[in-house]
Amino acid sequence: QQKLQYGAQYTGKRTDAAMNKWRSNRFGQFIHWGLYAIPGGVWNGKTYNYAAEFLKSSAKIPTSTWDSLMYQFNPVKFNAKEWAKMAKKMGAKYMTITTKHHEGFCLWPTKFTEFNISHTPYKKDILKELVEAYNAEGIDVNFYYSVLDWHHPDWRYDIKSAEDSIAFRRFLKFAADQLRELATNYPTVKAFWFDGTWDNSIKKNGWWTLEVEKMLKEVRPGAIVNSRLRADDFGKRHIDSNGELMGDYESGYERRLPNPYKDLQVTKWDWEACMTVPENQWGYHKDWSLSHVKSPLELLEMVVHTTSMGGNFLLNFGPAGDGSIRKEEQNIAAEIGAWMQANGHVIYNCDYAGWEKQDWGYYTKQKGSNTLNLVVFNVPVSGLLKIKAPAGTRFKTKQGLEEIAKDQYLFHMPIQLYKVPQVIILETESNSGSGDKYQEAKT
Ligand SMILES: COc1ccc([C@@H]2N[C@@H](C)[C@@H](O)[C@H]2O)cc1
Repeated sequence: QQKLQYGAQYTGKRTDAAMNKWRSNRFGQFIHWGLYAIPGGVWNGKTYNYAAEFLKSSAKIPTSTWDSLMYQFNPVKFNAKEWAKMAKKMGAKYMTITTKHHEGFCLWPTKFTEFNISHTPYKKDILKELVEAYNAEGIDVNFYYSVLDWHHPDWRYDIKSAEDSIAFRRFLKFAADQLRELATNYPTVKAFWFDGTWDNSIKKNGWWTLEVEKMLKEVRPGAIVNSRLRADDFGKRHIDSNGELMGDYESGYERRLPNPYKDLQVTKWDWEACMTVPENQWGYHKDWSLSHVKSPLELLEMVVHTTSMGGNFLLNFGPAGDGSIRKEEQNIAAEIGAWMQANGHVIYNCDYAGWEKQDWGYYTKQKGSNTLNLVVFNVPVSGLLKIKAPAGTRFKTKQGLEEIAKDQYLFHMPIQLYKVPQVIILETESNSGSGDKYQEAKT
C-alpha cells in the first residue's frame, strides 16, 4: 500500500440512494448519435466495415471536411418522445447518450466551442429534448463524454514538449468547463460515462481526472462516474496502484462479459458492461450485413448474465442521421421488452446470488430477500436442472425439487417445447445456506 494523491477516494460499494438507484436499474439503453450517423460508414461510394463512428480515421478524412458535416445535420425524423417510448417498452431504466464523441461535435449548445448543435440546420438543443423526454418516461439519463477530441486544436495524444504541455492544459480546462456546463445545465443527469481517456496525455494528468470527479460530485451531489475516467499518480487506470477501483463502477467490459465461473471478482464492486448489436458498430452504419447481428434472445441472455454477476447492462442503439431508428433495433426493443414486461422482477433490483453457475442458465437474487430466481436458457434433455446449493441451505419450495445428495438437488422441469427463457422461483429458509464450504481438493 502506498500513499496516493489521485487514487481511489473510497473502497467498497457506495450505498447512498443515488447509487442504489443506479444499481437497481440494471438495464439501460446506450445511444451513439453524432455527425458520423450521416455518412453511416460509407464515404465517396466506398463502404468501410470498421466502426462507423471511426469513419473519419478509417477513410482518412481531413478534419475540415469531416467538420463540415455539421452543416448537413438536420434529423427531420427525430422525435425524442418516440425514442423514449421505445426505450420504456424495452424495459430500459436508464439511458446514456453521447453528448460528445471523439469527433468533438456537441449535441448541446455549449458555450465553449462553436462545433455544436446550435450551428446546424436543426439548431435546437437535442440533449435537452432527450433528457426531458426520457425523464418524462421515468428513465434516468446519463451522459457519455469523450475526453479525446479530434476537433479541438489543443488536444494532444502525448505530452512531448513544453508547447504540448501548455496546449494540453488549455484543453483540460476546456473539457472541465464543458463538464461543469453539462452538470449545471442538465440538473437531472445521474451519471457520467467517460471515454477517450487511454492516451498518455491523460495518464500523465491523473490529477485532472480526480479534479473532474470531485467537481461533478460538488455541482451535482450523488453524481456517479465510471472508472474509465480515472488515472492515478502513476498513470494507472480504472484500478489504482494499490488495487482499489477508482470512480464508482468498473467500466472495462466493452463488447465482452465476465466469465461466470472464473471472473467472480467482479461481484466485489459495481460494474457495467456495454454492448453493440453488430460485432462492432456503435454509430449508425448503413450496411449491417458486414458482420453478425445479435438476435434479441442473444442480447436478452447477456442482460440476465450481467445481472447474475451483479452488473448493469448497457445495450447500444445507433440512430440514423435523419433521426430514425432502424428496424433491427426496433425489433430488439420490442422482443426484449415483451420478456422484461413479464419477468423484469428477476432483473430490476436483483443481484449476484452467490450460487455456483450451472449449464442451464443463471441465478439472480432479489436484494434483501430469500427468493432465488432461476433463469433457464438451456433446458437439459432430461428436463432435470442440477442445483448445487450453498452448504446447509434449506428450501421452503418443495414443488419440483428432488434432493439427490447433501446440498445437491434436481429441479424437474415440465417436458415441453420452450420458446423463451423460463423463470423458476425457489424460496429458501432465511438463515440457511451460509454453512461451511467443502474443502477444495488439493491439486
Ligand atoms: C479500439 O479503440 C476503441 C476506441 C474507442 C471506442 C469507443 N468506445 C465505445 C463505447 C464507443 O464509443 C467506441 O467508439 C472503441 C474502441
